[in-house]
Amino acid sequence: MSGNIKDSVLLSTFYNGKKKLRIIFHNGNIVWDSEKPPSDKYILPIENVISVHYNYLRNTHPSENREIDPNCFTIHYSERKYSKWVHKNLTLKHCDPLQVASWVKALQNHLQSFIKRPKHLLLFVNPFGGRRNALQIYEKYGKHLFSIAGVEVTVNISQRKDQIKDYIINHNLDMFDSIACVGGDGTLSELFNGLVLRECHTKGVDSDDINQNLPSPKIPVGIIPGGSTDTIAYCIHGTTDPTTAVLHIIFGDSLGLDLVSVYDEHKLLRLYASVLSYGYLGDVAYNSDKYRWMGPHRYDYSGFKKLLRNKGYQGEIAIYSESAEVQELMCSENCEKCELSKKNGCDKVVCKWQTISGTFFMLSGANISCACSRSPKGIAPYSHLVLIQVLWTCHLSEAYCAREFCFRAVGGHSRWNCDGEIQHQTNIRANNIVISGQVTYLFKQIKIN
Ligand SMILES: Nc1ncnc2c1ncn2[C@@H]1O[C@H](COP(=O)(O)OP(=O)(O)OP(=O)(O)O)[C@@H](O)[C@H]1O
Repeated sequence: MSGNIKDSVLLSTFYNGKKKLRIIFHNGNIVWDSEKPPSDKYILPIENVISVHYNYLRNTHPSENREIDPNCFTIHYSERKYSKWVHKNLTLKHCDPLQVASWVKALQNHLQSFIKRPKHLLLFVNPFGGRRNALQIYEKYGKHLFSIAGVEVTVNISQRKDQIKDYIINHNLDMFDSIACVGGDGTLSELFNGLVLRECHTKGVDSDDINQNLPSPKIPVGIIPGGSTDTIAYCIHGTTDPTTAVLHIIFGDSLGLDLVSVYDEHKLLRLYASVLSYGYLGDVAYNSDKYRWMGPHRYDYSGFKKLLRNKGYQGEIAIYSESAEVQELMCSENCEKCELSKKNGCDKVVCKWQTISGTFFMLSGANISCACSRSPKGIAPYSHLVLIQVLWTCHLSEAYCAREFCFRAVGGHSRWNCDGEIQHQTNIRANNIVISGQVTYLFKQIKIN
């Protein structure tokens, strides 16, 4: 049997329960329809197949070893339903074991050619974020699917804040081909901050030197939503459905994501992937932490309180931005703008510094649209995943396509909300660290449309 998907043709008739199905495998697609009308043709691209397994014979006694049924096998696959992906399976039976063997072998051979699919996954679980049910999310939506897909999962449940980051910096990760977490934006932030700092240690890069380019870790990262807002997962997957996230990890497709580094006068404070926000959102994040027992509703409660009390925040921002106005074009699958900037490179765009001072309701440097289920368009709907940009929203709701910005608070202070985490240093400098390409690779299959 050739390993080339295009060369293989298999054609057989199988029983699926009492139904007789004509099934053909050709040109990378498994196609089936029933012999008797109504014959609905189903086309399954091999890329959407999770795994192919022999079935087991039914044991007559629980102490007996499970025996393979040579006449029966199951194709596990995934199917897209709007923005979600679901797990499905098709069980096929044939009286000739040789027919079954040739199908199982051929399909398994093709699946082995998908070398980007993870085999050894290190999975961090944050039992503290969101509704505090991250472990249950993994057990309900992840464990079984990973086992069907043959992914060996090493689960690490975090015991304290920053433990995930410290673990990544200090432990040998050679035995893993991918890393993922079950949690919210703060958990993912620990993960990619750890990976970039680990890479700095390995390459001898001083992460506190703002003039140094921070290195990109190459290991792909996955996120299974288990937080409160799950903004990054929503922006990447188009949904916060955990099964969709698990399937994206299993299929191993990834996209690059820019990170922005935030410094004070002396050192690197943190990297962020979604948003850095001062003023209203900074205070909401800070204030809402007291109400964690409310789960995701803490943001509504705190947000309303802070809205009523907001008198504005004074400060001065210097922005290094593109002179052209922000185009009202949303990022989607095969986005034209992203494709163009990939082709032309971002360095060719002309930028200049400008300073704005005044009283602001909120200042947000958004790296992605920051869409979530509460706000499906997000605070920066025209952000692009492949374009280096930071959008500012200030008192006049102005937006800039920026590469870098500095902020200095004047008078009463707020704090920064950095991917949902509090940063108390008010005077900061943020710059997009990835001029040469995206810093981290996230498992994805679709982006929000
Ligand atoms: N075992 C733990 N105990 C306490 N805090 C933890 C633990 N593990 C991780 N953390 C911290 O928990 C915080 C909250 O996690 P996370 O951001 O994932 O959830 P969330 O705030 O509910 O979700 P979101 O950021 O999507 O709104 C983060 O600051 C993370 O560093």
